[in-house]
Amino acid sequence: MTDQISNSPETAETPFHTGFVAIIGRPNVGKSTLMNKLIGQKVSITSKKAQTTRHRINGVLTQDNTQYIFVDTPGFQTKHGGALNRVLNRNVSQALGEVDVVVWVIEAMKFTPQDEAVLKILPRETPVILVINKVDALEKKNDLLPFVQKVSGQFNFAQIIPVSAKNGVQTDVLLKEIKPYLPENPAFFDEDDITDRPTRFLATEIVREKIFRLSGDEVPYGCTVEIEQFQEDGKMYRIAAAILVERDAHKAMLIGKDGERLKRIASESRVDMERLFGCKVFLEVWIKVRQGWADSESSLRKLGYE
Ligand SMILES: Nc1nc2c(ncn2[C@@H]2O[C@H](COP(=O)(O)OP(=O)(O)OP(=O)(O)O)[C@@H](O)[C@H]2O)c(=O)[nH]1
Repeated sequence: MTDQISNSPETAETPFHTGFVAIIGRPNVGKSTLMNKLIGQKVSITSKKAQTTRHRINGVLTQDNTQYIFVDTPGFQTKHGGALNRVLNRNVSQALGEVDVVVWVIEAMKFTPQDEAVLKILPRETPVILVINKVDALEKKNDLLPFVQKVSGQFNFAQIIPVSAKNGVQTDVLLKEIKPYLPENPAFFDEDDITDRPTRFLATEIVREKIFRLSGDEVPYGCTVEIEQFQEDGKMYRIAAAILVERDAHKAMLIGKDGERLKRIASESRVDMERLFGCKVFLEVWIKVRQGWADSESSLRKLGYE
């Protein structure tokens, strides 16, 4: 395993952003074509879907200090329009509220009853970017503007971007527009990794990120996180994470005055995990002093640093 936490002290000046993007829309508007264009070869992640409860990770793109994690949302995975209408309900709306940005794809000059159905379940609290696809197929380019004006009145869109997914026209603009909505987070996936990392690993990354963020310059050298328990218990995850440090002084520093710092590390980690995994998380975090662990070969192996 490579050490790839992104907001380590060396890179603290250039914050990294990682977040979840749902591409939605009725069948045949070009969602898959768009995603293929956006993430290129990396789309092969689809062969091994990461398990989060509500979303499946479809593809990951890492560029310019940003990691875009594209997810499938239940209700938009079907090729059958009838089924789409049946499943468009409040659950879908809720699931959409859990990503950082929703990209809604429609087709230029077409606004069908199925598009209307999607419009009705757009989340209110999450930014929605409207993508008008297939502009290359327009017979009269002048028709586009009145169409854009008409749809723009339907919802408070964060942006409206005409694209041709097939020809890759304006797809880079779309990425630029998504970027500001992704929160400051370390990368959840290795840059060149096209397969997903286990949920467990994501859990360690979240705790590590909180340690770095809440310890500022004091962050103890050689501190690492080990997940000691990761259990699904009904609809919740029970997770126990140990922070390994080298000295008692480091332990005291991470615990903080009256245990405040450790409490914050744990509670902020839990909130992020619940958001990422889409379910309740019971999280215990404690600190262990493991003198000289960094020199011990078996410890290193156990922690995946080989
Ligand atoms: N002319 C044109 N055709 C496009 C464009 N993007 C997609 N298409 C075509 O539209 C059709 C549907 O594209 P998909 O990417 O499969 O659409 P989808 O929304 O993923 O469809 P479902 O999987 O059914 O939900 C395909 O024949 C694509 O080649 C575009 O920008 N221009």
